[in-house]
Amino acid sequence: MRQLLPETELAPAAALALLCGSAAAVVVWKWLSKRHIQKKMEEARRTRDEGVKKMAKAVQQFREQVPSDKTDAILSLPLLELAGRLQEGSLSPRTVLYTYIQKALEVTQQTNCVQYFIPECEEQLQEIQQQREKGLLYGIPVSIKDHIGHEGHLSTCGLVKFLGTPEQEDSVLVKVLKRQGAIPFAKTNVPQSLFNYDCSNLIFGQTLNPLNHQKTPGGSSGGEGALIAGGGSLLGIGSDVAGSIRLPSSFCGLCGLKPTGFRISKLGVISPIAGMSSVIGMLGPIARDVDSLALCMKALLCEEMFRLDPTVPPIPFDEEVYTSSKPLRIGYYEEDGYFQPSPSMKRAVQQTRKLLQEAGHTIVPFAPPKIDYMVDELFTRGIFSDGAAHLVDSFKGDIVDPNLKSQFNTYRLPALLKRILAIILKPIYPRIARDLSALCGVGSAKNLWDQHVAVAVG
Ligand SMILES: CCCCCCCC/C=C\CCCCCCCC(=O)NCCS(=O)(=O)O
Repeated sequence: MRQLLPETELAPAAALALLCGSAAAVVVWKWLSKRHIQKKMEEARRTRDEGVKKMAKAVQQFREQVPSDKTDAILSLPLLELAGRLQEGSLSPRTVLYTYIQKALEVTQQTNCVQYFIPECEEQLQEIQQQREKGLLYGIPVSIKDHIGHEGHLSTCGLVKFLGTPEQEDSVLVKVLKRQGAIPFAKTNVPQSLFNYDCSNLIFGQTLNPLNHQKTPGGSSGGEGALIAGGGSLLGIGSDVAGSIRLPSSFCGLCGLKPTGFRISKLGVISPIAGMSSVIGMLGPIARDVDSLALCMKALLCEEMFRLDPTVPPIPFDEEVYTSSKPLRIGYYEEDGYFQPSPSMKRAVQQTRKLLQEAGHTIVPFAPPKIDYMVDELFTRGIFSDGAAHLVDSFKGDIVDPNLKSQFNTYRLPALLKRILAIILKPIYPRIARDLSALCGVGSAKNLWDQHVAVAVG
């Protein structure tokens, strides 16, 4: 053996120097990459701040031309009334737009809910004057969640990897909104990766709940929740695979709808888990009342959407069902047997049940079937069917937000370790054990197909 080794032996001092040198190189390399990431983040924030200043200036110029004492009256109009006033011409789209931008500037200063304002909204104002017919959302300012593509703007998911390349084209959703006369004017903040129920990322920071700054607005459509609840927008588009429209709506006292899967086109919308198809995420509206959600759905489910994305089933909004006063048979539950509702949630369900009964509907209590299996095996294992590999990959070249750290560290544990921990924790923390097992994913393409069948047939 000795004969095989090189003749010159490394002196201990030289070995130590080599070791220290390597360690120092690693430290410097890490520091440099962190600095590089921080520079990208700073640049994104600088662009955001410049945009905010430009918008504030545009509002100021508008106010110099059109001083108004009607601001509060406009801001307090429900969407349907505002839409009516715009249609009949008693309010101008420009006045409404600048009134909302002014309020949005104020709300984002307090809650940090807007990532970018969209200066092209001025062009859209001109555009809607040229449209032959006034669309259903004629002149309505609409805010959109960060990852919904708008030409010339970044879609980031709060991740550094998506900084740098602005969208080349509007997403189908934005095209349809514009076709219906809406004016997208702001992109709103999200948690890093969209996989969190808070609303913070290291690029744009933490969004606060306008109703109580000590609280989160929820996530992942938290910027939408905060902006709308603060009064800076009256219609926003969020997205939801596991509560991301429903939670911010609930935390901010708003109404939100996660439509059925595939109902709205997601072309031009980015996601760190784009190939995941076991649980279907959807875009959907957030607003102050249910009628606003219905108007938005009516506007989106139109020929233009079906033409631009033929994978969307061409089924328009069913006005007859929505406006019918025929008694319905409605199922409900107060507890699903898995997640514990807060007392206020239970109370809201009870009050709704009572109101529906008084309106003549038949109310039937039911228990969601096989709930543990549904949540652990179909939902959690479905979302993480790749063992969280894509999600973890999307953090490459990034710094993990402290709010997400424990979650992220769990995702990236090797599958074997997750399995061993699941076995150890099972007797004391059975739920965490089942989560850890689900986070291992499905293991093979064969199992993935089986899981898709299980999702389809229950
Ligand atoms: C000690 C830490 C234990 C961590 C256990 C982790 C268990 C994880 C189980 C479930 C977490 C699921 C979180 C999913 C959040 C998704 C929110 C959402 O709906 N995002 C929208 C994504 S969309 O693509 O835009 O629809």
